[in-house]
Amino acid sequence: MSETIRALAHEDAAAKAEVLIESLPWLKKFAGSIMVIKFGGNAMIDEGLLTAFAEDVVYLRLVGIRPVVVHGGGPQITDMLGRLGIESEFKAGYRVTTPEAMDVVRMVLTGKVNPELVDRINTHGPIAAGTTGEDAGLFIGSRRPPIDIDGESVDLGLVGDVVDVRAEPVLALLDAGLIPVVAGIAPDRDRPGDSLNVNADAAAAALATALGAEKLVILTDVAGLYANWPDRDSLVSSITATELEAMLPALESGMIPKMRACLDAVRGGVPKAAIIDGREPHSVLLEIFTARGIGTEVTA
Ligand SMILES: Nc1ncnc2c1ncn2[C@@H]1O[C@H](COP(=O)(O)OP(=O)(O)O)[C@@H](O)[C@H]1O
Ligand SMILES: CC(=O)N[C@@H](CCC(=O)OP(=O)(O)O)C(=O)O
Repeated sequence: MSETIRALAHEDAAAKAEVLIESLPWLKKFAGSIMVIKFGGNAMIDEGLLTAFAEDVVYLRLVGIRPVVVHGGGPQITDMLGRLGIESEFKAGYRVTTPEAMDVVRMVLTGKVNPELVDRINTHGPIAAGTTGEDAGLFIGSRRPPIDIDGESVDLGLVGDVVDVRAEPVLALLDAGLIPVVAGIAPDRDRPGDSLNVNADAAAAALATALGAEKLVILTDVAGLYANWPDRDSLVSSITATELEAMLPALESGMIPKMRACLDAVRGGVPKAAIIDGREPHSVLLEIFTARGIGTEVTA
């Protein structure tokens, strides 16, 4: 080996060691703590991102953190509804959910998206277990009353909010050393036998709060929250709950449930919530194990 090659190899090894050692304070800080990670349906469409996400949660679990995955599946639901000739309509970031659409939401989330994510994680060993808000009474849902959009009352149909969480089933999976993978569907407390479509960001926030999670991490398809959307120079790296609350009424579409979820989690006692770019492979590891973090961080 020439001197130059040897010097380069040495530099490369030193840089790798530096990356590894940068994670040490976070490994100490987060050992044993619960992190709720929301994985959106958009990121699942890309094979490479799905594989990288599975690697990240397995990594977290193997270094002693207790990850809980809550997944969405909006694009997959829209695709299946389209194949059945049913059009999708969103209002204020929520799907207007008819009883017919609800059947499809449940079928796609629990019958397709959830097992696919579980399978992907389990390529690393038998460590992921799929569940839904309907299993073992995990969630109790309540139908969302009509919302006000520009002075007009809009009924979202079978869209629900999680009003209570029985965390025991997820804690039991964690105690068994497993990674719970949760689909956000909730039984309707007022109509036994009916299920409600819960936005996955909101489901993740409710679960993070009930579990006393150390962090809620929400992956999305932008770099984070932009103060003046779509001005790309207005990315917010850190925001307090009070500042976010003031900003919420001006937000648009998909960012509404996401930022509402962060606010609810932080107000519910979760120390930090982060919105990160799920288009970047291994964004979860970068967020948790680097000093800078990435995306937008919401603090109390
Ligand atoms: N202020 C904002 N900052 C960032 N993104 C915003 C903002 N307002 C609206 N958006 C839109 O919200 C989208 C994210 O919401 P959504 O598509 O529902 O995400 P996901 O599929 O990850 O749940 C972004 O791709 C962007 O188009
Ligand atoms: C009420 C509501 O809008 N529910 C969402 C649930 C899935 C979801 O949240 O998926 P993403 O995270 O991939 O957007 C929906 O029906 O699309």
